[in-house]
Amino acid sequence: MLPPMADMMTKMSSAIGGLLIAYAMFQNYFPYELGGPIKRYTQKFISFFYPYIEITFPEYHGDGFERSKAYAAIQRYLNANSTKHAKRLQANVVRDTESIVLSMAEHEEVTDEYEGIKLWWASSVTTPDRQSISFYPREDEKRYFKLTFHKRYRDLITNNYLKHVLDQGKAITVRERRRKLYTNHKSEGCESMWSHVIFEHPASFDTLAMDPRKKQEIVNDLINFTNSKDYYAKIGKAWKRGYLLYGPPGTGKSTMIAAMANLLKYDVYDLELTAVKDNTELRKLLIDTASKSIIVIEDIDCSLDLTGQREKKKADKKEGYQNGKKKDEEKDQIKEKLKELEEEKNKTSQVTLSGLLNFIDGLWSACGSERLIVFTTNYVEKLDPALIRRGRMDMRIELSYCGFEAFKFLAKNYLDIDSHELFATVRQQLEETKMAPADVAENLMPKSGSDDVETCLRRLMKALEEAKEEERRKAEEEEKQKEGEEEGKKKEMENGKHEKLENEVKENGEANKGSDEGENLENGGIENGK
Ligand SMILES: Nc1ncnc2c1ncn2[C@@H]1O[C@H](COP(=O)(O)OP(=O)(O)OP(=O)(O)O)[C@@H](O)[C@H]1O
Ligand SMILES: [Mg+2]
Repeated sequence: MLPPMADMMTKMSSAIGGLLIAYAMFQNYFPYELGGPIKRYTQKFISFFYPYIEITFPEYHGDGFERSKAYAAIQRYLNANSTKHAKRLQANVVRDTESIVLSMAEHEEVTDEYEGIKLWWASSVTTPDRQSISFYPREDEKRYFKLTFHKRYRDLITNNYLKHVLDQGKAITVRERRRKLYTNHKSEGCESMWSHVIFEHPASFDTLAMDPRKKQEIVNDLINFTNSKDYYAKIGKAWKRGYLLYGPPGTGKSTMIAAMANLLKYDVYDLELTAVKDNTELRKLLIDTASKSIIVIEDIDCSLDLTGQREKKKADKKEGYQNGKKKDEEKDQIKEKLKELEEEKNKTSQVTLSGLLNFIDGLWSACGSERLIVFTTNYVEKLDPALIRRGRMDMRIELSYCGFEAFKFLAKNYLDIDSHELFATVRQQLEETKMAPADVAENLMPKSGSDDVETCLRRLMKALEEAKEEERRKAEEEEKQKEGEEEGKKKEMENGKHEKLENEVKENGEANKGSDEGENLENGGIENGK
């Protein structure tokens, strides 16, 4: 497979060198030590006429522990590009899957072409000469790839071709890698706090029902982010981006995260804040995440009482600034504080808002790169403004109830229809009733083989009708409750007024009495003093 000339020269070189050494040693003309220099000089002599350059890429670095990234990238590149031409292949089963990947067998050679230039790749392995007994017979073997090309292309190959191979290899690795869904658990000892399963969510932006313009905007934003490594470096910002997804339950927040991960081929770290002991543990978890990943904190409003903690502190501060507090009020405050501390102690998670803010954009957040941080919530108004300010959450995306556009999208997806005579009624119903896309999708899905398009649409219409009825009933109940509350307030106010009046009368009476007594005392005092 090697160029005939190169092949011949290589063989000649080893043959001549080998012969000379063997002859010399056999004849005992030269001492054994001269074998090495002879070999070296023969190689020099041959290389003078040899027009090819060889570069080797060993599998492990010098210390033998760290696998070379270049070797791995070349392997991917060659598997994808050159194995079609190789005659001897090696089959490997990929971990976590049943799929088989073919790669070049040992001592196999393949050719590659770059800008019209022919190159030769060979996969080789050297086994040590020494006889040793090892439990792991293959551990001493050293694998490497050897690239051979004509020396006149030296610059082009070393400057451009090798970069091309490494880039392609890395891109294939990212494309083919099995992505992972991580979740954190309570730490025990020094083991990693993340455990993972293979991430196999089928969601994509193509199947996500939402306003097409808004969807395109999000997709563009994500793609722009992945291509902005240099830009982030230029402006001196860590290469990460925050998204806040908010909206009622079942509107596609979690689905959108899965679609984001599938679009960018990122891993997902689903961070369960309530399982994180404290801020230090939160930082450890952050350091333990890889690049090209999405860190997700779902239902941020429920995860921790982050908002409450801050609100309470603010209220305490405000109270603290006010002077002239009555003693028993202070006592109440102390009692409350003690209760709070007790509650805090009992709480499993001690993560604070400032800890979380540091997690998002503190100094530590810059270790690792190309990361998205996504928060989801059903109640955006409950969140502390500090948590969602621009810069922390760069993009806020509202996912809301199903509109007609989203319905049409779901109908196409679930029933494969673009229009139907019942669409007009559905449109009107959707305008009058709030229904999450999850419920619309559930109703559109055929429940049995006999369900045709009309059955599914009518089921949705019935569900919408029921939802409308439910909404009306709830509104009525709320109205009644409101009326009841207002009535109660009115009564309370009247009672309060009454009580106040009574108190005032009482206080006035006592004051009058007091002032009479005071006057008497004063008079008496003057008298005594006299
Ligand atoms: N916009 C949408 N487009 C397509 N399918 C959707 C959409 N919204 C919801 N669904 C479907 O509804 C189901 C529930 O959606 P999802 O879990 O994403 O909702 P969510 O907003 O995360 O809800 P929650 O606030 O309760 O976590 C999903 O299985 C998905 O198939
Ligand atoms: Mg969700």
